[in-house]
Amino acid sequence: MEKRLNGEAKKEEEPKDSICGYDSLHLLLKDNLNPHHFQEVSRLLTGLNSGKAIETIALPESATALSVEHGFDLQAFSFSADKEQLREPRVVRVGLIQNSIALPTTAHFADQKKAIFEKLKPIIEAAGSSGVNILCLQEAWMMPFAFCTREKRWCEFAEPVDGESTKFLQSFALKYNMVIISSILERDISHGEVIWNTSVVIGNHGNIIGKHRKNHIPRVGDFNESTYYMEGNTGHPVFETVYGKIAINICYGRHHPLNWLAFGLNGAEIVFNPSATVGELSEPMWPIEARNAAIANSYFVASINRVGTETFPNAFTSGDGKPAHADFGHFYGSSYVSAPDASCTPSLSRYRDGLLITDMDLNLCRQFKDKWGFRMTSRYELYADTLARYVKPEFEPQVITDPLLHRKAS
Ligand SMILES: NC(=O)NCCC(=O)O
Repeated sequence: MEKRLNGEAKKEEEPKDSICGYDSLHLLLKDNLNPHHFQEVSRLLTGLNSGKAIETIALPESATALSVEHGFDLQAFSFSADKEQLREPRVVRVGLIQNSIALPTTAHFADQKKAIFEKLKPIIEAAGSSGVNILCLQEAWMMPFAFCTREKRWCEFAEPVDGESTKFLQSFALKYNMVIISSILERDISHGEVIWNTSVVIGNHGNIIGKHRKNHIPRVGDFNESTYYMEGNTGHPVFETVYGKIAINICYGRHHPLNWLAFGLNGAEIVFNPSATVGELSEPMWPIEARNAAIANSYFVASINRVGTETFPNAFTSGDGKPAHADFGHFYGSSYVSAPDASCTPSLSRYRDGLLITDMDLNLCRQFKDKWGFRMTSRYELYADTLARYVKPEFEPQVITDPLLHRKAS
């Protein structure tokens, strides 16, 4: 199932943002370390689940055939939990899809959207035929990530919650008895056509369970998203589905520990992080933040990032004095899943579309709450008090100054 680019052979044509021609860090290490060193490095890098390396799982032939025919990365893993006496295992199969756009950004908008739908069909089919229970797509999967441009014409991609992207996915939800999380640019028709960055949660009966709107909007690099939509007004909802309690922390929200915390306080067992982010800006953060959130909140985190480089018709600047440019940089994919026990899956490809399938026993969440007691030892009342004071204009930081601070050394 693993696919790799051959490091040596690809050297000459290495992409700008490459890791030496390898599809992922995992494959680079696997190819260049002896098996024992690789095992030890993996133990430290990706942790152990129930005392052993995370296991791969076999998928139906129909799914692997689709991945070969359509050239998408397909990987599958399983997290286990200890056997309990009073509860049965609660194993949920989660699928994450990362994809590049399908047509140049200069194509007619309707064609661009339709081409993404067509491109995703076989990947969703592979997920469905593999028995995926909950499927999550990347942030704003139904459009190019045009927010770098500040041009308002891209607002045309926005849709109501029950618009064409939701309708497209509802049929798969029904066909495969799947919950689907679909992150779109939303146009709120009943509130004056206001635009939001929204995840729609489609139930396994094809129904719309609800929506969540992105809480934190980036103002960094070329991520000029505040030009397009407002800070979300839906709080931190947890959606209780037939497969477990799920929540969505959209992209830049992953830099905000309190955002992760609030989903945990509301009882989430899996938090999805549909994202769109580029290498130069955030790649060193990517393997850390979601994993930390999974550990700190005793839940699973499923991280999805888009793939590829999207070039726009008109150049834009980054407000940093450097030359204008027409692309955002490389969206590095690398979708992965983190568990409450600090283990994680290897990442999908940095370059190709992909489907990551992960079985997770949700009993692991409570087992780690019982083991580490992070909720019990959290002292929330201390922080509630600090925060309540901090948000007041008259707040003064609690600083104790050394009375000898300004005395010269003798
Ligand atoms: N889409 C989005 O919020 N991107 C911001 C960049 C980042 O958080 O890495």
